[in-house]
Amino acid sequence: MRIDNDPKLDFDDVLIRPKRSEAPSRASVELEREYRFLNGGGVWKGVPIVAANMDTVGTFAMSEAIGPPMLTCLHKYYPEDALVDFFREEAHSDSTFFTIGLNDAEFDKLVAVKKKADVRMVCVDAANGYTKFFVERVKRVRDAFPTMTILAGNVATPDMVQELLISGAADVVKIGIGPGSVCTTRRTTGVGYPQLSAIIECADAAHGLRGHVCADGGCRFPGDVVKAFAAGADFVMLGGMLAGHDECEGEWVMDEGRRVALRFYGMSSQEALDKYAGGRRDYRACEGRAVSVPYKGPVLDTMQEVTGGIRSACAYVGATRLKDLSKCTTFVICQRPHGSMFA
Ligand SMILES: NC(=O)C1=CN([C@@H]2O[C@H](COP(=O)(O)OP(=O)(O)OC[C@H]3O[C@@H](n4cnc5c(N)ncnc54)[C@H](OP(=O)(O)O)[C@@H]3O)[C@@H](O)[C@H]2O)C=CC1
Ligand SMILES: Nc1nc2c(ncn2[C@@H]2O[C@H](COP(=O)(O)O)[C@@H](O)[C@H]2O)c(=O)[nH]1
Ligand SMILES: [K+]
Repeated sequence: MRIDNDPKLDFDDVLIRPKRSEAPSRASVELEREYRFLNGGGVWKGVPIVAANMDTVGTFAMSEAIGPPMLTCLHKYYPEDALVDFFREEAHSDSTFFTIGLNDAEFDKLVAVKKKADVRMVCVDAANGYTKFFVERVKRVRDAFPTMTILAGNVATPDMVQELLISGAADVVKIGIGPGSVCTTRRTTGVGYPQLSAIIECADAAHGLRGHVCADGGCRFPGDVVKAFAAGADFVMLGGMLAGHDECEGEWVMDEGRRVALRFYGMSSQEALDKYAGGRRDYRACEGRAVSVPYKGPVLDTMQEVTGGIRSACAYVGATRLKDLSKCTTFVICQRPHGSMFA
């Protein structure tokens, strides 16, 4: 056993220090970024916010609403026919990840859909991205599809970011062990890594190889999305912040014919395991919980809060483009990140 004594940070441990700025208006801040991917070689341009592949959030309707310019990782439970129809539209192929887990049936479904439609981006998602098996599964997708853009995770440390970029031949590594809004991994297993430090350390490792990272989990407010980008994230993935909108699928709580709340649960919760895995197997625990999220209306209203927050942050620190936010950022360590009397 050993102890790492360096302080590690979460979103609530920091604020971004304002600086003299020449920004004339928040409207002129450029939010689009362009990336060329390390192993697939593809080029993507857009606003690098990604809807998470949770079954309530990673929906066809979410992708339609936010992308392009934003991205959606579809949940992995759509049937093959529906996926073929969906990926036949160019705008969808440009802005949507096909998601698979680790089992063969999911890989086979990808191969089948890819034969009939233009899938360009794949998310290989597992709770634990540290296993050799996971790296091999990512590499199998690369071997089958040399020019595919591959997003793979989750991990939270630079060693495994490098491993996934080099041995797995992924393009973008998804960062986050345990920060999610409906995640209980840290309580159940004691394992995790403070998310802001994970992003800073993993982005540094990825960028050194010309790879990219996607911060996944723990963003509760637009300011957290800003902090994730400021820490060096190339993409930021959102689950809970996008739950409860018109574009979500799932079980709604209704009142006099109107939606009042959405049942939202972790993909490793009892609910999800009952729904998709025939219950919880006898050797494992759940690592997710279920909550009710109030109905929030159209997702684009929330997205405007997010993009507005990023624009304003850029203007506060003198970044004319989202691309420059990280280099314009000085984080200050703080004890009270938000005023709390009425908020
Ligand atoms: N970012 C995060 O912190 C987390 C995210 N999630 C999300 O929930 C989804 C479902 O999660 P879940 O059902 O737990 O797992 P996964 O769907 O990710 O499981 C994939 C495979 O990995 C194997 N595995 C080995 N070690 C682990 C481990 N420590 N944790 C989980 N799987 C392991 C499992 O085998 P076996 O069952 O035989 O061990 C299983 O076959 C994930 O795909 C992810 O989207 C879940 C937990 C954490
Ligand atoms: N440990 C768990 N993590 C989960 C589970 N379901 C999803 N997730 C992860 O959370 C993010 C979204 O985070 P949010 O804070 O934006 O809501 C998602 O992309 C997964 O990585 C789970 O059951 N357990
Ligand atoms: K659209």
